[in-house]
Amino acid sequence: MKPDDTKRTGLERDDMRSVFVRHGGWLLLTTVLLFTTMLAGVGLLGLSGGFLTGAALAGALGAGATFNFFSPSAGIRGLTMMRIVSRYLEKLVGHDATLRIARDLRVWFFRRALPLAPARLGSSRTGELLARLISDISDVDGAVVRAVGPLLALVGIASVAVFAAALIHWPAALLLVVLALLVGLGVPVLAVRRGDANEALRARHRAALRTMAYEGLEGIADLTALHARDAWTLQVDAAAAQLAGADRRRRRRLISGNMLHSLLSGLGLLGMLWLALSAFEAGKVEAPMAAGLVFLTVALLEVAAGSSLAWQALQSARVAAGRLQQIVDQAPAVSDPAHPVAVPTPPAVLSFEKVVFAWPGETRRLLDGVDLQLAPGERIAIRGDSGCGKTTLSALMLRLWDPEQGTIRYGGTDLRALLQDDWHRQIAWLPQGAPVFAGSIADNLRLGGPNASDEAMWSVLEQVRLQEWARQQGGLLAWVGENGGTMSAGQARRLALARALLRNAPLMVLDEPTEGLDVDTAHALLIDLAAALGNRSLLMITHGELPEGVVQREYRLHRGQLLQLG
Ligand SMILES: Nc1ncnc2c1ncn2[C@@H]1O[C@H](COP(=O)(O)OP(=O)(O)OP(=O)(O)O)[C@@H](O)[C@H]1O
Repeated sequence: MKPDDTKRTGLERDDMRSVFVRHGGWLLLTTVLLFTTMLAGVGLLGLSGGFLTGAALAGALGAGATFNFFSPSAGIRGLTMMRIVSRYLEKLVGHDATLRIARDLRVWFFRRALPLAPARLGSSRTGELLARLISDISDVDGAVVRAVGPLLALVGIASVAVFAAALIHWPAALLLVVLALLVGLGVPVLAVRRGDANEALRARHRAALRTMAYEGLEGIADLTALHARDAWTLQVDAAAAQLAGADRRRRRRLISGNMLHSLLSGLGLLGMLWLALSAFEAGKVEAPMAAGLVFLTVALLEVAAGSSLAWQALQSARVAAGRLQQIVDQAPAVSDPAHPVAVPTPPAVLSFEKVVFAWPGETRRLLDGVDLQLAPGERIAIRGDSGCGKTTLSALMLRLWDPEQGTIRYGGTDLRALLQDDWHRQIAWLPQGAPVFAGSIADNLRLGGPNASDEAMWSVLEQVRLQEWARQQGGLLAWVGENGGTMSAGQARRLALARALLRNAPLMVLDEPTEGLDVDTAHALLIDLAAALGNRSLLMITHGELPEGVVQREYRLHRGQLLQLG
């Protein structure tokens, strides 16, 4: 099933748990292998202890000839092999399952988070999102293999050990129950108690450090020019120190838990020694069995030593899962209708009808009863003071947000009745600050037209007057660097415009298409653009002067109202 099918059919739940359920078989196998490895270890120590004691006693009593060496030594060899093989398989299967879960969790997070962009994700810093995508997911992906699996296996081992001890001497079984509860549950729970707050703090510090490092690298040129690099480095150091502090507190908890574990283990072992000796002296238990009880206790305590780490891993996973859930649980700013209708067949009229809009939490109405009609093939420009709401108007047209009042229609159909994906296919959008992606010229252009031929790409490059530059770079496969690092601002803008032009959509929304260009190039480009658009409609946001004939009408957005100019 493709990822999107899940959403469409609704047959499968699309939550974090479903990712683990999908790999349930492998996780179960890992837990069984963990259990087998532990069981082999405990059995090995118990059996060898009993065997050595029995052999020593047989020697001392001169009964060496009748002592059965063969069965226990075969058992020891068997258990040794079993432990080696199951540990190898456990690592193999466990790592494989963890990597698959990490992959699926990232895909799940992307799938759930992407519909929130840009409206909801816009308020999260990129570094913060990266921290969640990488660090939090790596805390969650091993939740079963590092935490739940070992703890379940430990419960299994403790049960088997208690059962075996009960067969030999029931008070010893009782002591094992108490010990298992103390070292497997009591101590680790005490160690992680009230650790949630530190885990949450640690995750926040980790995200802060990543954000600072990311933003520092992104803005290194500005920081250098402003002589602000040292100050920035100091801030990064402070963030790193805070993270190290939280890490230290986490380690200290673990060490305290381990110390308590060792103390209780010593006491428990002494108790078992006393119980076993008393039972032997009272003739209730034979010497090898008494020794077996002591070694069984040693083995169980050794296995339980990892429980604090497992509990801590569980705690980290829980906190990290909460952070991921926090992002994906946000309600999208706009959602698809339960019963969508088909997009009216273009060409059709786009109309704003008494549209009112204020940003959430703001009282100022940026759009206060906007009426606008854009007929097929019509080209209009919208002007206005900086911050008056021009880009906001285009965001509503793209249905990144819905109007508070009023309606936007296409061919008479309210945009809210359409599927967002269907509607976006009707629009080619050039936003302010459109990015140039790391890749070749062709890679960037194909984002606008995935199946575009080389000819089509050269043709749009010519329209935006980048043909010559592209040839000088070596053609469509020339690398443009991250964020268009090898291009001037004007060239980057034109490449983004070419990408929008390649998109064969009936509506074009261009926000400051000629930003960064000299007046002559900008005018020539706009004239070519108008000719190239054919029967496509254009809504252009601009501050600059437009040559005659580029648009048929111009508006000014002022105090929430659209006023026609000229
Ligand atoms: N996502 C957002 N959340 C809250 N407020 C926003 C958001 N985007 C824009 N604004 C606010 O809305 C107002 C209008 O912004 P908008 O980008 O629409 O202006 P504009 O007319 O396009 O400006 P410019 O010509 O400078 O690009 C500004 O005050 C801005 O702070």
